[in-house]
Amino acid sequence: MLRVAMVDVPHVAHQATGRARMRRAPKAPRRFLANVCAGLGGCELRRLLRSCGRPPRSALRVSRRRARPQLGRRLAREGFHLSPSPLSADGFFINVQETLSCQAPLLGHSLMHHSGEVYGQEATSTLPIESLRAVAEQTFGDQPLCVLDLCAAPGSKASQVASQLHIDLLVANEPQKTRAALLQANLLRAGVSEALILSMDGTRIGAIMPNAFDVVLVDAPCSGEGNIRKDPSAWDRWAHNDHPQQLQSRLNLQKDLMSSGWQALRPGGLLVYSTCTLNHEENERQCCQLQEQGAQVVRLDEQLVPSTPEGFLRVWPHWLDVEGFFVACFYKETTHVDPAAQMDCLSLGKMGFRRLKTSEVAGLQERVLQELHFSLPPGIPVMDKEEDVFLLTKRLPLLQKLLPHTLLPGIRLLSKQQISKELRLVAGGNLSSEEWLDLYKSAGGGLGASSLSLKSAVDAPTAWKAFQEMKQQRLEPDIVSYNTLLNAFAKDSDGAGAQEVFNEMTDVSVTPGVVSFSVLIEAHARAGHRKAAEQAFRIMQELGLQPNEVTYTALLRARLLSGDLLGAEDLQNELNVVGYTLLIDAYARVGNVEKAEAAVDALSMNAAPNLATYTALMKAYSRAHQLQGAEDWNPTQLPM
Ligand SMILES: C[S@@+](CC[C@H](N)C(=O)[O-])C[C@H]1O[C@@H](n2cnc3c(N)ncnc32)[C@H](O)[C@@H]1O
Repeated sequence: MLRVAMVDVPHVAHQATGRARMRRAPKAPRRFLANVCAGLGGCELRRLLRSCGRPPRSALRVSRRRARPQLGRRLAREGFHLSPSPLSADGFFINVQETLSCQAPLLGHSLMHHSGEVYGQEATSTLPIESLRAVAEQTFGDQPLCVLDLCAAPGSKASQVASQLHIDLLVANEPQKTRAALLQANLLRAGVSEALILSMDGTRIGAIMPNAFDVVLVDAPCSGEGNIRKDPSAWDRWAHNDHPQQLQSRLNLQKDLMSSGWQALRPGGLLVYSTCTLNHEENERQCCQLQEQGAQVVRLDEQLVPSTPEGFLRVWPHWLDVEGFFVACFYKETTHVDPAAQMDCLSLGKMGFRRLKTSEVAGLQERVLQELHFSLPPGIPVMDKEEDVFLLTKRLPLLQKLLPHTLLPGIRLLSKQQISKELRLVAGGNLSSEEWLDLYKSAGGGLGASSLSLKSAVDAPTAWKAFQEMKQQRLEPDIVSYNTLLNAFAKDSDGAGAQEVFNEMTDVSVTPGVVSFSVLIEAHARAGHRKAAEQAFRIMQELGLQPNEVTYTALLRARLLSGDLLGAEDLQNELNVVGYTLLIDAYARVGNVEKAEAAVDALSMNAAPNLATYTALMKAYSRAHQLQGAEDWNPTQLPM
């Protein structure tokens, strides 16, 4: 097995790293136990639950494209000690040495991360590509592959494909624009010049590009309960009443993504389906449906983990002290032809692209070599459009069909005659951590990544910490970052904290918008600061910003919580369902059935009351001892 540049990696025993510490085993909801763990015996179930209480194990993967000598030693110097992962030749667990005096270092802040030598990737997440590697070798031999990663952001598996497989085109798709920008930056950082980033609904790609790719990856959005160690709330959704509906819509999306991927796969190609969830519906059952479309299961290599009777890989967290994961691989018979729609071939010329002359390309190659010590891959079309010059890909016919959905038509080489930041990032070189970070940020990585960690922060202190880290990395927070942070303070009912964030926002000349004001008012309302909420509302109007339903609902909360029902009633015509429900609840508290009923009627004229609205109304009847009124409501009218 190849271990790139890692011969000097010191192995550190687990116990030395504080892993023995264990959280209490999480309490699994009954429905989860019955559905997911039905096949596990009592002893195994206990081991699973105990293992799910352990802290997650950080891991990284070494990039074969980027790794330079002495990587293990350099990582160790920064406090990252590695031990090999049993699941990937290039994977390692990170054992951070904790000291009393300093904070644990973060891999994301290290030069090795910025320069793409390593990618922070969980051990089990390397499994799909690791298992694909062996099958691809048998199926395609040395042939360079054309790979589609249908759900690619943030890019751990896409960059692993580029590191471990022989490719000449990697089409990586992510519908959310911020995540797509992050995906692009991560692939550039990993030195991948053969990638094309798409940003569209993956369920549509099969119809646009039928029978086109040698390999398709469907790393589907899923319930994520295999990640319980990272996200202790991952099982909670099984206890919620709306879980069946949520699960169903997830299943529909997964099924559509799989079908689209199957359609995009060429006969003789391989499709890999993976999730980080443990339930059968999202795993085995989805695979069954693909088999019904003619997919043949390829039994996955038993060397990494034992396969299921069907030939899939299912990793339980307690087996290897890792996160849970599922992987399946399918082969498309060479005789299988999808009723593929014939595609119109767009003409690059018509889209304003011009192919550079051989002499122009030679001049450009010379310049890139001199300035960046980087050789542009040979035989790849170089085209310009307006003031930009792009390196496209070898598979130009494929590219043409996808162009309308791409972030960029390829790697931008020049922008207004200057070497582009994207090319600098992909070319690598001897840069300082700051220089790397600047390039990464300008390619869409920095801010996108930080916004994501801000968004996923569970409370205000965590969001504040992520925000400060963002600034330490010299990323300038934008209005979205500030609004996300304000939101975290509002959720924590911390009006003073939200006001501080708001003040800083204006100090650094980020102009607050309607959302910022609405969230600030909400934070003051929840904190019981009526005066401050009213003042923010006034300032917003003075600035000419038009309050919306969310603003009025926040103000209503402030008035209600200060006991001003009359003031709250003034806002009645401006409210959304949440606002009306708050008002009805306030009427219920004082037993005013008449007004509560009138408010439900008024709401029904514009929007559908929800369960909370009716619950508030029932409360009004109950307070007023009008049981007949409650019985008159037909429960079948309630929204489900
Ligand atoms: C499990 S994550 C993918 C992780 C990624 N493969 C990696 O290894 O870094 C699933 C991704 O699917 C994306 N997604 C959600 N709906 C989608 C759709 N309709 N088409 C394609 N991707 C979708 C999500 O935004 C998310 O980024």
